[in-house]
Amino acid sequence: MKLKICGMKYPENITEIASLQPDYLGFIFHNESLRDFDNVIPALPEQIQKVGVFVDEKVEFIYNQMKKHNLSVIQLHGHESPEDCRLLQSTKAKIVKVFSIKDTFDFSVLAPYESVCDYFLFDTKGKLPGGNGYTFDWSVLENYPSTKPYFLSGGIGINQIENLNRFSESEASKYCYAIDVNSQFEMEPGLKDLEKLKEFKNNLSC
Ligand SMILES: O=C(O)c1ccccc1NCC(=O)[C@H](O)[C@H](O)COP(=O)(O)O
Repeated sequence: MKLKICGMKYPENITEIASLQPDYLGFIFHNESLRDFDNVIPALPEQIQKVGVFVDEKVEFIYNQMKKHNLSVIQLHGHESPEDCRLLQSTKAKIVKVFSIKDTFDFSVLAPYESVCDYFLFDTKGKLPGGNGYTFDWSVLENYPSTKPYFLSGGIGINQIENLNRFSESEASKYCYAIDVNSQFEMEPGLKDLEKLKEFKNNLSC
């Protein structure tokens, strides 16, 4: 599975974490987040895709950040409509639409987004729009009705390695394309722990 490391904030730390060659690095453009990115992204190896994370922003603002930071993936973490997704998909960017799960999930809400995004991302529903730091019950995904590849997110840390390796062998993970990590690998909001991430990456069998 692919790996996305989200909530990058500090240039030196970004360069350090990029040395692990994750598939995606995520930058949060949401000024209410402690991980809000207001810096310059240092040069990265070409194979690492830059993901811009937005919460209910105007399409115009997203376009501007895409251009400024050369983002190739847009993650929509709020209540964005299928039409917003369609407009953004008409650029070259890949669109990830996020849905938050508590104990149950009504998968019918995905239907209008099927044709206007490239991936879904399933996160844990909590007080914050993202970065809540705890997992949801992944067995909910046993009822995933789609064939669209999805990112698994929400509170994933070192202590989830065994569960992840087990999950990757289950039917529920059939369309799981990537794992998204964030707060469980931080020394402070936005500052990622290289050694912890190294250990995580080396122990994932999926
Ligand atoms: O992390 C944030 O501060 C954040 C704020 C607003 C919208 C999205 C945010 N994070 C986006 C992510 O993709 C996180 O990786 C995802 O929510 C999981 O975070 P965590 O539970 O800390 O692993």
